[in-house]
Amino acid sequence: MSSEVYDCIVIGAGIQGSCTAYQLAKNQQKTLLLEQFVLPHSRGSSHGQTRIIRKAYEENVYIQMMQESYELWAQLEEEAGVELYRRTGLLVMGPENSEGFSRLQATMQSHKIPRVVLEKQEFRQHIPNVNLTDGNGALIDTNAGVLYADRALRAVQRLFQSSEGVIKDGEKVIDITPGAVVTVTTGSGVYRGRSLVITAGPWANRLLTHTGLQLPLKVVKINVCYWKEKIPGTYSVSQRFPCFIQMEPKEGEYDIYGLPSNEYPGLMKVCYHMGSETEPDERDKQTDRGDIDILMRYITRCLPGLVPVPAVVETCMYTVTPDHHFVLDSHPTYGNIIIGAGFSGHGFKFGPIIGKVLSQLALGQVPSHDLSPFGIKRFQSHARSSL
Ligand SMILES: Cc1cc2nc3c(=O)[nH]c(=O)nc-3n(C[C@H](O)[C@H](O)[C@H](O)COP(=O)(O)OP(=O)(O)OC[C@H]3O[C@@H](n4cnc5c(N)ncnc54)[C@H](O)[C@@H]3O)c2cc1C
Ligand SMILES: O=C(O)[C@@H]1CCCC=N1
Repeated sequence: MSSEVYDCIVIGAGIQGSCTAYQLAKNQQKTLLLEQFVLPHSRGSSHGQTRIIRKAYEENVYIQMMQESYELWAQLEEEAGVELYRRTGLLVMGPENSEGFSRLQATMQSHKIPRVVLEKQEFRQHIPNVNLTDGNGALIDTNAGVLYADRALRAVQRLFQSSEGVIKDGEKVIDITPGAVVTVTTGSGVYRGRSLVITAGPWANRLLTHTGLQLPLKVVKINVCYWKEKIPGTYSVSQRFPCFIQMEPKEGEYDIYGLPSNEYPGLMKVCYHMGSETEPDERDKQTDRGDIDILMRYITRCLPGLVPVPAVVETCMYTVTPDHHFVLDSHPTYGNIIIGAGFSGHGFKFGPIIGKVLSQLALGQVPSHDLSPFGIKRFQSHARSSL
């Protein structure tokens, strides 16, 4: 074991761990970022070319965090000298009188989020090639858009390294010994840190076992589907087609979302916001395609310019909490172990602000956003000790 003691060790170089490590290094903290796979990799939740960024949320707390997250993304673009965000707007469609769609409109209005409400008669003129479901309303979050995910992840990791941060990839953490100085053992070394941040995505519970804690997290495999445009360009970024979210496509179903064709020319990404449970290391064994059947029916009904059979299917994973809200908290027993987990399929856009609040927790500071909705205490009946 080296005698070196880091100010902080971060486990997991997805978007949340990389952003946290960068914030710490920027604050002159000697920081080590450990990643089990050789970087870059496509076996967690942060890979792929694009993600949606938006302020269209039903909950105040997310809108408040997104106000700052947009600023931090712009700062990152400047520091890295690369384009990370492209404004496309986001079309949200949902059952007009549903609780979710009404709450979304009310929250956006109370925060004065720039938006355009589309009346039924004008919908087709603004959004050709989409059939609005009967009884659905529609609005556009005008500043929403696309984040270039792979590029963003690489940019943050590069900035971290230029701030004297150390990345050790291809090093799987196999043990954690809590204490005033935490000891972290990987397959090839033993490291010590005054604080530890666990941002291990789908593997969070595996690592938390070493700290005597288990969270109610469900890991699901997402089939990331790309659909061929019958006429190339119909739904493309260059035709100013927006990202979209279809809330509650049918009663009891999860949202469907899409991004304009761009990364694969002629192919539009449309996905179902849920998947089937999997073990993170065995995701390829999960072959359920129920989500694809739902997407095929939706595309036939509402996106008639797409061939309703996926042309490409890739894999990604969500780590889902029972209420679909994040976990951003200190460990209940060990105050110097910080946990960022359960991003429930919507965490990428928050990367920079999550990095900031997790780094504040690691530094023993009061976080600059109210993290009470993200506390571990809310799972009191679920969270169990694994000791
Ligand atoms: C298909 C799909 C679409 C999405 N769309 C959107 C969207 O449009 N907008 C949005 O905001 N969000 C979206 N998300 C969600 C977002 O991508 C995730 O919330 C986010 O990437 C989670 O990041 P993470 O850092 O927590 O996890 P990960 O990216 O999985 O990072 C965890 C890292 O920890 C490492 N690790 C685990 N265990 C160990 C160990 N023992 N030792 C060392 N390293 C370890 C893993 O290898 C991994 O690299 C989407 C997700 C998916 C899958
Ligand atoms: O987080 C997002 O914006 C996307 C779209 C809605 C469902 C999940 N991810």
